[in-house]
Amino acid sequence: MLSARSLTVGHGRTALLRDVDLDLRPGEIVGLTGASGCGKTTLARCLAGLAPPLNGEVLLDGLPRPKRPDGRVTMLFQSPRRACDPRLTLRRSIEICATGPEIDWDAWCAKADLPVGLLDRLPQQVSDGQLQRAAMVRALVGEPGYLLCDEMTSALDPATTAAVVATVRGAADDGAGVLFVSHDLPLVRAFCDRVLEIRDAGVKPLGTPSTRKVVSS
Ligand SMILES: Nc1ncnc2c1ncn2[C@@H]1O[C@H](COP(=O)(O)OP(=O)(O)OP(=O)(O)O)[C@@H](O)[C@H]1O
Repeated sequence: MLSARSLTVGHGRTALLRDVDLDLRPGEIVGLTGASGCGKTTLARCLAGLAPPLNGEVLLDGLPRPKRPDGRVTMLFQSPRRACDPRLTLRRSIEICATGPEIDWDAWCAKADLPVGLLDRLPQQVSDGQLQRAAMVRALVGEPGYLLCDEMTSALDPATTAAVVATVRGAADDGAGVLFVSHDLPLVRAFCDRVLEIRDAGVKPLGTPSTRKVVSS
């Protein structure tokens, strides 16, 4: 379980969120929504180990998570171009993140709805949506325990969003805990097992979709 305990996050001396307690369990998808600028990305980055907390701690299976990011918690960003090395083909970018010796390219590409023929292109030779799907494969071949998705569908068309969301659901079904940050409330309500909202500098339950199991935060 990935947990925040009395976590305060922000920038410099400015706290955005205070005393956040949050549990992300294996196999569940938790939506996180809130007004622009309220601190969703800042919180996700802290949970991923990409930024230190101002106070409190992040625990991984009950133990303080390593100070440096490791493969157990992976973050996917709104813009995959920022996270991709422009000198590497999609195939190479994915290969260097894989945990196993062999990658079943056909299976992964089918899972992410990514044409196999694009694998030997550079990032600048594919569209944003195609690159986002490749970024997702790259994150998942590392078999992370937790996947933190930050607005990863906001620049995608409905069909690509559906493909991405299905792949994320597949990762959760395989046991990953997913934090899905998004402004798209209908999508988050339909897709997530529970939804949290940033309000009054804290993280609160937004409500639980009736078709999903009830899990407390
Ligand atoms: N590196 C930084 N240094 C100082 N302030 C920052 C930094 N990054 C973000 N901020 C500020 O922190 C606040 C929260 O930013 P953050 O990106 O976490 O919000 P968000 O909820 O993800 O917003 P959005 O929904 O618009 O993506 C904003 O006011 C932003 O300007």
